[in-house]
Amino acid sequence: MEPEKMFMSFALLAFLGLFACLYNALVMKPEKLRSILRKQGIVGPPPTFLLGNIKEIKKAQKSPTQDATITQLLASHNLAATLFPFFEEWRNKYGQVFNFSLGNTQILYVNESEAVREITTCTSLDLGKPTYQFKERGPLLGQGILTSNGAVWAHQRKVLAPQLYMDKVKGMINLITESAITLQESWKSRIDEEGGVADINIDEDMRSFSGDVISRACFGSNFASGQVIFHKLRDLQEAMSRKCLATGIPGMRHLPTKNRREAWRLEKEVHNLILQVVKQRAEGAYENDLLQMVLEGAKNSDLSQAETDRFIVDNCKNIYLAGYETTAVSATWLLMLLASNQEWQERVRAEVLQVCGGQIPDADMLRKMKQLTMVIHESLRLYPPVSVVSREAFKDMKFGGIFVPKGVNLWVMVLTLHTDPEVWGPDAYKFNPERFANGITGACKLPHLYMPFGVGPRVCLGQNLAMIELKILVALILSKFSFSLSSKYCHKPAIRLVIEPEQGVNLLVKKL
Ligand code: HEM
Repeated sequence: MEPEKMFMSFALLAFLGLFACLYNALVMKPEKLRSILRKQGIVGPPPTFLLGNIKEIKKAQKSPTQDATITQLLASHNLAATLFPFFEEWRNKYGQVFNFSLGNTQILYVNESEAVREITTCTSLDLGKPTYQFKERGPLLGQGILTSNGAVWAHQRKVLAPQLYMDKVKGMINLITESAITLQESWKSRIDEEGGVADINIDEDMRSFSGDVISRACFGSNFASGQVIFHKLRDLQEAMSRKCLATGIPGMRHLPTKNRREAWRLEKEVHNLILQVVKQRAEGAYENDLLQMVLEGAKNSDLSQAETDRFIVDNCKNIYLAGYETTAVSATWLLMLLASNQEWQERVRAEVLQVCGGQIPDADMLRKMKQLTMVIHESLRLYPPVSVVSREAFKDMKFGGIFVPKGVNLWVMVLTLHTDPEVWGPDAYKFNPERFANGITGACKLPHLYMPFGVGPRVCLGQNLAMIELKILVALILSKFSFSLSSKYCHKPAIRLVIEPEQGVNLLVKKL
């Protein structure tokens, strides 16, 4: 055969092969999964070609203009209806378990109690890859992020998890207190400068606090370098999600070239900075921080040098990504709720003053502050930063009588479960910390449905750290200041990487 003809035949074959692969991935496979679900009576909104149900989701997420007053808006915290109206509609139409599509990915939305219990507590390693909420958030900060790298995940659970328990890391309370005192001092000077009452946008302050704690916990005495690294990670996260158009179709995620270049530059900088700290560390003394645990983990493995570097960098990035924004936004919502519920603000302040008696809280005092714990639980119930717990079935499995074929993603909507009147009673949308007076089991009929930190084998590694951070921060703020909502505050929860106030939270703060 002539070379040109041969080339043409190869090209044609390659094209047909590619077409067949794409057709299978985009059309055949999703349809097969849908049909298996359909046979069990599980249906859902009809998907459009290639996009699935992305268009409906995007349309519904354009935040509505609000005419109601803040008082009216805060009388009922039905976030699920505001942020995910399409889920409410689909649930009413198709039931507690339904199927929808994000591009070619098949999602099984599960709201049925027994199936939720089985999914979240499943210990099978085949079921464990978190899938990202809505793909437009963009590819996160490189590989290995959010535990998609098996080695990083296993290491985090085995080695880092015990370190994140407070009794193991005694110094943790001190470092959190130092960060909270820095914030206290800056508010004091702002109040003096503004003549007794300061109108403070607290979002950045909460981020600084959370970033400060995580930099100290992770990088110990290399705290200053840690802060630079985490600032760059934040820029990287922003560069990655900014104007990132994703259709859900494989290969069709588009990040503008300028952003991509910026992301690459930042990624490289972060990588080098972390390894620079590691190098300094190798020459210096042993430290009791998370980086040290990561380094020990790397030393005890048989990874190559390049893999070791990747392992260290990914672990540090993971800690930042999982622990920074979540804690910051939880603190922001918590203060917003206390500002709009003066009675609870006073109740918790009275408890703080009585238990701590003007001292910096220690572990024992933190345990004793029951009202404070109740308020935090209630705030995380109504405003859970992570709204979906998701998993991917890596093999055919069965949950609560539902056969789930390999490749299907399971979504448990934390937000909906947290405010279901059937579970929490008729005041489910109201801020009422009293419901937690007898703990989580006393607060609702099915306690396994309360999951701000997830549940089961993939439960949040930093939940103890986060709870202590929130307790110390709020205790220190309440012991020095009183605050109410500023007229600048506009109640518009929005879904980004976490659920956050779209226009921030402004508080009027004065000294006690
Ligand atoms: C209020 C603050 C926080 C909230 C609401 C939160 C929530 C969550 C949730 C819902 C998950 C997923 C659980 C699942 O899929 O079942 C998670 C995972 C995780 N969190 Fe947190 N988190 C917080 C703070 C932190 C902090 C401070 C750290 C670390 C310093 C941290 C580290 C992690 C890690 C490493 C994972 C992945 C665990 C795994 O996949 O095995 N989190 N978190």
